[in-house]
Amino acid sequence: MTDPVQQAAKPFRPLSRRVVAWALLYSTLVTLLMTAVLIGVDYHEERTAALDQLRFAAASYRKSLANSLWDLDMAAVRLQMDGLASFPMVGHAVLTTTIGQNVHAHKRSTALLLDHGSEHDPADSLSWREPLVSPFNPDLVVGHLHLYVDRPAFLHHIETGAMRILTGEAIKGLVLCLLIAWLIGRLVTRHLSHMAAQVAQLHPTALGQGLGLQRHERRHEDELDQLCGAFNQLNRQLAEYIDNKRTMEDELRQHRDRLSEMVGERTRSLERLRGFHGLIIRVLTRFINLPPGHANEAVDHGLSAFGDYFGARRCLLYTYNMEAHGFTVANAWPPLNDDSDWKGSFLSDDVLPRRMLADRRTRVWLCGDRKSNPEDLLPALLGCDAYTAVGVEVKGNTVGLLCLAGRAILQENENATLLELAARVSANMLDHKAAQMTLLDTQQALQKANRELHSLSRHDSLTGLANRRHFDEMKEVEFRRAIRADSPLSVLMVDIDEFKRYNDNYGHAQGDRCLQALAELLTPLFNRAGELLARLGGEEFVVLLPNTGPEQAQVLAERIREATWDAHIPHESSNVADRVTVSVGVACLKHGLHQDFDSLLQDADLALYRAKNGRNRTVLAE
Ligand SMILES: Nc1nc2c(ncn2[C@@H]2O[C@H](COP(=O)(O)OP(=O)(O)OP(=O)(O)O)[C@@H](O)[C@H]2O)c(=O)[nH]1
Repeated sequence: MTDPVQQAAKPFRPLSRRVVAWALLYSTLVTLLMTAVLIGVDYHEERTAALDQLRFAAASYRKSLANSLWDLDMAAVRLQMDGLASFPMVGHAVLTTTIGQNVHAHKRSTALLLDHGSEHDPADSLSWREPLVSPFNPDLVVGHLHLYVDRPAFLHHIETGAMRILTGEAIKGLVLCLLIAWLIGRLVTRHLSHMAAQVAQLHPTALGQGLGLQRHERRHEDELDQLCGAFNQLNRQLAEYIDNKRTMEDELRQHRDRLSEMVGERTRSLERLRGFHGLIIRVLTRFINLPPGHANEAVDHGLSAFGDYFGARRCLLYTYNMEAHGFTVANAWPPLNDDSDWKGSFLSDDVLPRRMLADRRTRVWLCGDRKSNPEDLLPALLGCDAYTAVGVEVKGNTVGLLCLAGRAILQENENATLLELAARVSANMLDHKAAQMTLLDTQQALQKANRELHSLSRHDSLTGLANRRHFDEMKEVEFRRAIRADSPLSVLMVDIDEFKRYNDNYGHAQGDRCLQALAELLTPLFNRAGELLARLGGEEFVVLLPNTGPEQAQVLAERIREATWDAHIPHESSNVADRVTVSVGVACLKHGLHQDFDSLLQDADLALYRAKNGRNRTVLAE
């Protein structure tokens, strides 16, 4: 294909010139052909006319020449032959007699030809042969007359005719060419040039202007009108196409801009969401392996994170209090203190929409500010100009409120989604907190039970004194300590006198009460650190006295005996006295002698045994 740019670079040549050139060539060829044909026709006609003239001349002299020959009048023959030669178209006349004589006559122009050696051919097509017969016998031929056309004259005729034809055809062709050139210039190329100039001024950005031809109004359309119409139609379609394209490009640009904005918004939103997720993870991570008693601290931390994130002045987590018909602050950021400038620690149905309390299954979303709704009491209660509160739901029930004081976040905006997420996390935090509280309660109950169990396992259920197990634990401890520290250690063995008789006399239950009374009596006597009063079983008591030497031990043993005596617990069946009495055996650690506590206890037991001899006595082991 030819490059249009290269085409445009070619030199300009008007279309009319090419048409005229081709028309001229064609006209010349046609003229030549026509001339040749016409010359041929002319030649034939001229030849026929020339032969007619030869025949006419021969006919005119045939009889007289035959008579002259018959008479052998050669002078007359010659004269007549000259006459024949003077005929317009006769160039050469030859008379041939039967006896072999020839008489020639010719014009001067023909003579020139003959002088140059040209011989007439008897069979020449431009000749006429006429036999001459005797005047008396028509069957007797006396000679032949040959007439030849005057060739120069004949050719001159032909030439003249040819020139006339050629000139006429040439003029006709030329005039036709000029006419065609003029018509093409006027009817076609002028308009084409005009159209080309108009098209050259067209631009894709200004296609509205169509093509117009500077022609008179006509009844019929021609190819130029069709070309103009087709171009204008193409122009309109192109303009529409470009308009549509521009509109589509504008729409596309708007879509692209909108898309880019949306992508930007989405990216920012995702960034915010990611940041918020990080925050939630940090908040919830604190609840993993949370030490007991730190749940409130973790919830407070969560609220401070939410408050910071949403730019609130304070962030509160309320829980629904069914008995009080309102919401009570469970956690707050910053922490509540007595001199807080707000009173919103409890939100009752006076300040909250009634539907919240009536139907706690409705999604709760409260948002307001002092300016837009002066009748709203919450801003004043919360000590701020604006607030947002979102219901904290558990299984579709509103169990609490997450309240941002100082920020009014619309339900539709992006923060609202995050705030609802925060509300869900708050529900989770409350859940964790409740679980930990339950766990803490359970732990405390368990500890208490353990303590009780521990106490039970180490105390006598009847008297509340330390039991044998406890005594056994402590005796070893104190014994090792005394050995280590080389310090004194004493043991008192206390036994109620005649207790069998007491039981028998007052009954076993009263015996128990007697044991309890004695325990109460003795307990205040041994409240120094390390001292231990225990009931070993039955009516037998033992006292462990660390850092106590024999004298002090004896004093204490005597105090037991005296205190019992002074208590006046009646014992009518006793052989010792009218009251309950006790015997006490005292043993003190002898370093190097006692290898274990049991040997010391054994000494105390022996001393008691000795004290029983007489009873109501105290005896120190030897
Ligand atoms: N009520 C009551 N009696 C007990 C309890 N444990 C042991 N006894 C009684 O205490 C009595 C102890 O008697 P004995 O060891 O024979 O000694 P006693 O009668 O006190 O005589 P002496 O010790 O020799 O003065 C027995 O009758 C036991 O049944 C108890 O927990 N409650």
